[in-house]
Amino acid sequence: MKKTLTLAGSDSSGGAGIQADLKTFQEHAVYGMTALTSIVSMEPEDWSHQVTPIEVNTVEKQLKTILSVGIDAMKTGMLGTVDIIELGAREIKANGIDKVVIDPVMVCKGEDEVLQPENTDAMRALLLPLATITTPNLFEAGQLAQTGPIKTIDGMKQAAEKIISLGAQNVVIKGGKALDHEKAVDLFYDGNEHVLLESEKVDTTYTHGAGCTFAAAITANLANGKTVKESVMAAKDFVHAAIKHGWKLNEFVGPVKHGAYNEQ
Ligand SMILES: Nc1ncnc2c1ncn2[C@@H]1O[C@H](COP(=O)(O)OP(=O)(O)O)[C@@H](O)[C@H]1O
Ligand SMILES: Cc1ncc(COP(=O)(O)O)c(C=O)c1O
Ligand SMILES: [Mg+2]
Repeated sequence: MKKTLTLAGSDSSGGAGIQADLKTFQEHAVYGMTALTSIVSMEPEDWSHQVTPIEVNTVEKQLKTILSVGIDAMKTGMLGTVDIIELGAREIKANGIDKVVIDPVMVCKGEDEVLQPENTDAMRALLLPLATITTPNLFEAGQLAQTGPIKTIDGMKQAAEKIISLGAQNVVIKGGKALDHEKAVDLFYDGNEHVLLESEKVDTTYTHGAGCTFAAAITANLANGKTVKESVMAAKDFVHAAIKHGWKLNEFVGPVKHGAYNEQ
């Protein structure tokens, strides 16, 4: 059985973060392991988020456990602090991990304000050069590439080129719901060809965890031996089914249905 690692935060509400990653790994029949970087909890009254970072030494101990077992691929999600980003980069290099998906989580959905800009700088400098692929949403791509807000597919192409010049081997920018386009369009770029991945845009707000699910599916596909491009294309189908069957958890949030693809 192939083994995967997610270095990411816990979403107590279960739709995103490490919970989305594990559910997605399970659906892809890979064995998921977790190094928890931060804990996100929500106020029952208004669902405002609190992020509690985990001490870097505790993250290091988790990684030591997992890397002693060995992994076939890994992903990162919410990382919390610059110390944890530095630790992640060090361990990827020291262990020669060569299937690395960097999901550069900066904020939770709907909040277009980076709370910790120093984390963005550290991800750009330390993690992009180690990325087999990075999976920014539209907002995160603008922050990583320092292009400012991206509004068009041409803008996505420019940002993708910048992100490759920063050292990532491949990038997929998620236009998703944010791009003003009739379809849900993502742009894949490997330094040579721009490939547009299109799917029907689902008219829903129940997309909590879509990004984590997409990146976790890419990670599992890489672990299972698919090429990078194949991994992204299969992940797009997987997340599309999950969004199509997204559901209302409470009055504030609707997670994607991680198991929808296999149920079809
Ligand atoms: N309403 C939607 N209909 C179909 N696909 C969507 C929709 N929203 C997002 N997606 C797709 O889901 C994946 C995750 O994108 P997105 O939600 O933008 O990421 P994030 O959760 O990181 O912000 C991408 O493949 C994107 O195109
Ligand atoms: C721990 C954690 N990671 C990542 C995310 C980002 O989730 P998404 O897949 O919706 O981008 C969230 C959002 O709530 C989160 O709580
Ligand atoms: Mg995301």
